[in-house]
Amino acid sequence: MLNVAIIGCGAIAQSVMQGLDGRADIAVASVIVPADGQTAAREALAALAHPPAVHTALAQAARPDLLVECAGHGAIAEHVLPALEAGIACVVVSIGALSEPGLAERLADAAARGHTRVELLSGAIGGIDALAAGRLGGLDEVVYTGRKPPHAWQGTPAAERCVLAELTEATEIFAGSAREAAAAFPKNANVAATIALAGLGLEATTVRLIADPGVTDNVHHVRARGAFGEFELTMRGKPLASNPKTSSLTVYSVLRAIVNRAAALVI
Ligand SMILES: NC(=O)C1=CN([C@@H]2O[C@H](COP(=O)(O)OP(=O)(O)OC[C@H]3O[C@@H](n4cnc5c(N)ncnc54)[C@H](OP(=O)(O)O)[C@@H]3O)[C@@H](O)[C@H]2O)C=CC1
Ligand SMILES: O=C([O-])CC(=O)C(=O)O
Repeated sequence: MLNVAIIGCGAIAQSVMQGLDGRADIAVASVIVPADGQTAAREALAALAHPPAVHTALAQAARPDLLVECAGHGAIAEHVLPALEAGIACVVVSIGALSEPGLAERLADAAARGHTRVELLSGAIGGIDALAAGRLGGLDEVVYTGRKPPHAWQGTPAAERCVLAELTEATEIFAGSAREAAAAFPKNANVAATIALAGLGLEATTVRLIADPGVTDNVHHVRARGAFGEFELTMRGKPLASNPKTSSLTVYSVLRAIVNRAAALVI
């Protein structure tokens, strides 16, 4: 039985727990949320056949086989780094957090000291295997364009640049490096950071973000060129009803990582 703890109880975490509920080989024993989110989390989880315990931190004595971060940038320093130091394997979905200079190195150092490993999940984007393999031969250019409906950009700097609800045509709301994108759009540019970390790096990866009233899906487009050749990838991700910023594939990416951890043969 794989014993799992999950950080966060929002759109992704709740869908992941629904997907795992009742499995014989995997148990989600605890969920970690901010202190003022405990009551809401208990209510949200009450409908599960096996609701996990809700905590504000991993208990000293708790040793899950896997700690799964589905929370936000702040959760990495708060929960993931100490867990790695304590030897607990972690998977992370808030990849944009690694745009903070030095955080990737701190994660690697903590995992090395704990003799364990931290895995950055592919989340809403595909092709990360090809990009990371292509990097070994040398990449010349990687360009990422993220396109979402205007309402998915509410609460971001895009809302200061235009009246999102009144857009009638596709509007560029950001152009720059993956590092700048991930820092300015922590809930909308994890994919930009993922592509950058797998490929040309946070500075050299070119990012465009677009609010587009003509789409209903979260559309991710990647163009990569290097010694391996080139590829172009378009993903049209269905947003989660509970959070339009987040594509449902992110949930399946987390589920895959957990299920693979419990499986003898993985793909
Ligand atoms: N890699 C990828 O492709 C993608 C990554 N993401 C990222 O995944 C993360 C989760 O997304 P989603 O579920 O949609 O977001 P939600 O906002 O729906 O949920 C986030 C949850 O995490 C909790 N939380 C926030 N900070 C902390 C913390 N420091 N410790 C514990 N819990 C915390 C929140 O609690 P409360 O509500 O009480 O604050 C909430 O329960 C986000 O960082 C998002 O940007 C999303 C889409 C794609
Ligand atoms: O879920 C998505 O479509 C991607 C996303 O929000 C992100 O890159 O942060």
